[in-house]
Amino acid sequence: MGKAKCKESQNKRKQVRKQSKKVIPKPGEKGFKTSTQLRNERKRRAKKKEKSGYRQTESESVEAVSSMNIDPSLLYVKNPRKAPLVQKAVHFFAQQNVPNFTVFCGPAKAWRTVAKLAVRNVNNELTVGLFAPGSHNLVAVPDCPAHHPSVNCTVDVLQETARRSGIRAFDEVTGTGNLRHVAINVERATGSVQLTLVWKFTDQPADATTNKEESEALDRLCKKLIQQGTSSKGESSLTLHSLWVHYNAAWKHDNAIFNHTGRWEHRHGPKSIVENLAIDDLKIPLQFPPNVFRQANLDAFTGIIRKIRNVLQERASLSAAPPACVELYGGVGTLGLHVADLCRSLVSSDENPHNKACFEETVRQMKVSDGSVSYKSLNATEMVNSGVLNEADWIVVDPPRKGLDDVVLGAMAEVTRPQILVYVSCGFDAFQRDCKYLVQHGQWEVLHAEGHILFPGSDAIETLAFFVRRTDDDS
Ligand SMILES: C[S@@+](CC[C@H](N)C(=O)[O-])C[C@H]1O[C@@H](n2cnc3c(N)ncnc32)[C@H](O)[C@@H]1O
Repeated sequence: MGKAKCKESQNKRKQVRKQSKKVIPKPGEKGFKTSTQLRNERKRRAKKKEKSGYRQTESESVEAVSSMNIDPSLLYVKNPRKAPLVQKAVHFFAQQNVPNFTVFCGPAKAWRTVAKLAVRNVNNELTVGLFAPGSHNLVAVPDCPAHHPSVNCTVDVLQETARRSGIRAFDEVTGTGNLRHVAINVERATGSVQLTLVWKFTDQPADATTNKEESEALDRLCKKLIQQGTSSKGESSLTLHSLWVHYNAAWKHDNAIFNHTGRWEHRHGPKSIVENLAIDDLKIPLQFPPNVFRQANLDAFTGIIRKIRNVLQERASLSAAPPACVELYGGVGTLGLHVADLCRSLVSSDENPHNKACFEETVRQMKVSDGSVSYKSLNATEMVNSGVLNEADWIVVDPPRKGLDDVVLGAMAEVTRPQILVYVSCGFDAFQRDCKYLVQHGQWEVLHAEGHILFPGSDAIETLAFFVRRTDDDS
């Protein structure tokens, strides 16, 4: 981002801070308002905005670009802070009187180290690309500037090799063809790639001959990719960390790239990419096989983890006893493990059964063997129903875009023991809903919030919010 534009958004942030400072005089000062008065004012302002048609939902903004065949990850790349959801977040926190809402943005190029791309026929040629938002129009993305260079090289090599090997791209109208998606994850330290071919496969006995031909084609493709990806002669631009196949038998109208009933086959190389985030002097080797969630911009996400650690470190230093922490929607423990040393206990959890082994391997390598750190393969509702929130001093949540599950949100509002709730959100509309609910129905207030643009150029914002127990008694 140019200096002038950076200055412009700094000024805007200053203005927002100034405005929010203006409307919250201290008790006893002229114009002081109680929480209830402020809340009612917020409601009135929100209603007015709604009437004036300001609100743009995520789906509306998606619809607006679906008809254009442009790379959706580059829509706002000239000024990522201009993305509608970023603007909406700034506006929301100003309305909520949350001061100092800052939006952080890292480099706009080469940040994507996790890419899931579709494979379809375009002009009768197998093509690897992205669907334009809200559609199944494939947009080829050669040399995408958002992609880590290793992703672009892999797309080139794979596309060429698959074409030459006579691999058929999946056709969602007829349900024919095999290669439907590819997942490319980059090991940041070496630039080598963990490549997963998502292969349509039917195991109907009637298809036995077809199956044999198709699996031979797959074997040929894998063999060629391994040859190219491990060649020491520098002939290929592909450096392979590992190769996996995910068999997805789902029929035409299924948008999920990985199918939870689909089979995973490990063909080559180490099973997991190991990522160490440079946070303090912690040594936390996170394990990422392709069947677990991994942040697409781990460099920028590290800034979020660092902030969580700083705030919780300060809280821990103020509390009489080390706290007990519960993590929901925890993935492989990406957030929780980075605060485990500040706690008496950490119970992390996630619904994806593949995470548990990753979490436990990291803990084994961290040499934590006293049982204070544990993992439950349960969804967030099951965790809440097990009563675990009543034993927690800190709660850390990082739900998918749809936000907190209803039962979880209801329980969060009612539970009385936890003193801090750390909420990381990748879906701003859902966060807005959850935040309003927690503030209105629970005893929570927002201590601090900040935005992180993890996908510069896309219409997205990652929100980090710290909720603490309300201390005023006038609500
Ligand atoms: C945005 S990811 C965050 C994971 C982790 N914090 C990280 O940064 O790697 C959301 C996680 O929620 C999990 N998830 C989705 N729905 C869930 C549910 N209802 N209950 C528990 N986990 C869920 C997914 O498997 C995924 O690992």
